[in-house]
Amino acid sequence: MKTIDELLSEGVAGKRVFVRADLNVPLDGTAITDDGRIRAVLPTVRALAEAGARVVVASHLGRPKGAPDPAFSLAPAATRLGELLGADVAFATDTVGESAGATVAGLADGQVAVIENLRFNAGETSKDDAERGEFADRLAALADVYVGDGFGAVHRKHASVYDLPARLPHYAGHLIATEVGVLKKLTDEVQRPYVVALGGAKVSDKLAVIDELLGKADRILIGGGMAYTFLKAQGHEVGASLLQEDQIPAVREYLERAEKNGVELVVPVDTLVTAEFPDMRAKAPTNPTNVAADAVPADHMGLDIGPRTRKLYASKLADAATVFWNGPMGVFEHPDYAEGTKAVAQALIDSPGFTVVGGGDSAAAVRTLGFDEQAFGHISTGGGASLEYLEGKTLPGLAALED
Ligand SMILES: Nc1ncnc2c1ncn2[C@@H]1O[C@H](COP(=O)(O)OP(=O)(O)O)[C@@H](O)[C@H]1O
Ligand SMILES: O=C(OP(=O)(O)O)[C@H](O)COP(=O)(O)O
Repeated sequence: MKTIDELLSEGVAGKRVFVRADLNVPLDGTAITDDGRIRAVLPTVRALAEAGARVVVASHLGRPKGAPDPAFSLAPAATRLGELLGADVAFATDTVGESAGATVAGLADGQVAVIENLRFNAGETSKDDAERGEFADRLAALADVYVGDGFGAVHRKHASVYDLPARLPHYAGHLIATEVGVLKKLTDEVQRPYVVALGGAKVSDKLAVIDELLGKADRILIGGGMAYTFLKAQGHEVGASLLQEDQIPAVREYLERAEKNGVELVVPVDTLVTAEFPDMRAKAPTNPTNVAADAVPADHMGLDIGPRTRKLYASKLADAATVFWNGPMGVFEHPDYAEGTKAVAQALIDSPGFTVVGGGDSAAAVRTLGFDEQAFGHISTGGGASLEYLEGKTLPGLAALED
């Protein structure tokens, strides 16, 4: 894999460099609640701009449905990138249309532009190779060189991640190089006990990785939205909680295999429940109830692990030599459901081992809940991406950067 250092030594002055970043930041309306992913790509963008490149930064944000949707505009991220760079950043209001063409054509050497959310075009995420290829062709027309630095999206076989680098000279940016360097340690020389904590809301993505992790980790702690599919698989009712019905048989098989292979697959013993999903803007108190994991009322939903589970998980992390954690334990954005995530973050800090936190929201949780980033071994910008890397899978966005 060629890195950006090689590109810089070859010289980039005057060249249009397409930087595929992951600027998928959490938003409250148009306000960015955590800019970690924007900061993470600064070394690459800065180095290119200082070397005189015309830098075209592109990313997805959220999961719009293949058409423009103002709620998912990258405009706030472009503004923040400009503030962090201390320079004007141009913004194109489309991806491969007139605005993008004119914006890129108007760049002077050393200037930076951001184009609108790549997922506003259906070609970005299409499963059809030809449709993706067509979009990649149009993106390729915007640049002379490709730099892959959106680590959080390298597990996606998407046009800008997988098809575009095949069409341009391609290099890995600083962030991808750093992320891969750290995660490689967890695959090559993992110290045991190796504990993986999983939570979050992308339930189907993350249930799928447990299959492989059962052969690698010594303990897997389950929280967040996926916990309820486990509880249901054990025969408990989960009310209105998140549930991935079609994966119940797979989860039953995971539980059996874990038992047979001596892997501890630990599920919550209690959970905080409420009748209605809270208003995330007002954040008014909701008075959640703590119930045993087998006693979720039919009209309630579980939004965090309970206090007994917090203690249990802290004890399971206390002697870990290696920890990988992806996915908040609860709806941490609301103070009533943040304690589970706080307890796991604190347990990582207290653990003597090497600790990695991965995922856009998990990293944001650690920072917005007031923890010191330096207290963790590594905070990765990718959740699904790092999990799939740890599974040993070939990631499309990394494979595409190979020579
Ligand atoms: N029990 C739950 N029910 C619904 N959503 C949850 C639950 N627990 C956590 N979440 C949500 O999961 C989201 C983060 O999930 P995800 O995107 O999978 O994590 P990451 O970005 O770290 O990979 C957060 O916004 C949080 O509110
Ligand atoms: O937020 C992301 O992944 P993560 O939640 O696994 O960290 C990435 O930006 C990828 O987004 P996607 O899961 O919508 O493809």
